[in-house]
Amino acid sequence: MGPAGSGKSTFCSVALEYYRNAKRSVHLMNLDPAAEKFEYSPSIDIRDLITLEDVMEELDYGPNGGLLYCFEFLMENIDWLEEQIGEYTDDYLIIDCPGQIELYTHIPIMRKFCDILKTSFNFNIVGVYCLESQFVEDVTKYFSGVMSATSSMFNLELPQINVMTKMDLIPESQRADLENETSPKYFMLNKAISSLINEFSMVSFIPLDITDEDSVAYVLSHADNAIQFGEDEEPKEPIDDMDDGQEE
Ligand SMILES: Nc1nc2c(ncn2[C@@H]2O[C@H](COP(=O)(O)OP(=O)(O)OP(=O)(O)O)[C@@H](O)[C@H]2O)c(=O)[nH]1
Repeated sequence: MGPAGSGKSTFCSVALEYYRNAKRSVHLMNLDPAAEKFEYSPSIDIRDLITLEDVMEELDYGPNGGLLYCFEFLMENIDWLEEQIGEYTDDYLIIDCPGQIELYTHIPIMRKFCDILKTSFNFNIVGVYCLESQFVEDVTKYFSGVMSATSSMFNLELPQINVMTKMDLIPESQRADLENETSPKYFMLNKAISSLINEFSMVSFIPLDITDEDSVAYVLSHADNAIQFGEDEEPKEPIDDMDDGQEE
């Protein structure tokens, strides 16, 4: 789940490839009646039952009303769903959902769909909510993204993982900001530093909120792990040939 363009389909293809490589029996299901193309063709596709384009054309609906119509149509054609899913009830299904977040946050339709998966097919479900990392840079967007993820958790009552997508773009967008602040003679250096951070994951941060005991404990548990890891290592020999006699 997640807003339009947040990286849902990309995440689904990456997850599909990962599970396939791990020799899991896994299938992709497309639940977006307006989807255009996929890196992997889905094993189950709502577009085989109904497409948004047809609904908009034949019933003269707009995109949001049309999408709701498609989902109501799906609910009225549960036998189609049963037939499609029937083959895969012992497998993993990755379900790529539409980008209209009201389906998860306001309208009970996705909840109904999940209930059917649970009760009729005995699936265990986990929700993955994708939020673009660019949202972090704009506090109003960040708040609205977090509120949507939260209301989807409340509404669907599923175990939910919230994923911040497109993290690789953060250094690039920061570089663009940096270039507004620095003279052009530093542009090459900015680029080199941002690709160093990006490509080698040189540095990562653990979030700390000192007003939250759990957060403090979490940071300290990382510190403990690091100490223990250090203790397990053999003591390092001093590297003599690095010593060229100069004072550091
Ligand atoms: N750089 C980068 N681009 C990404 C990443 N994930 C997705 N994208 C790009 O972001 C765009 C949107 O990604 P999609 O996976 O189609 O997003 P979506 O949420 O499925 O979009 P809708 O189906 O329109 O709701 C595409 O151009 C992707 O290539 C990522 O981790 N890094």
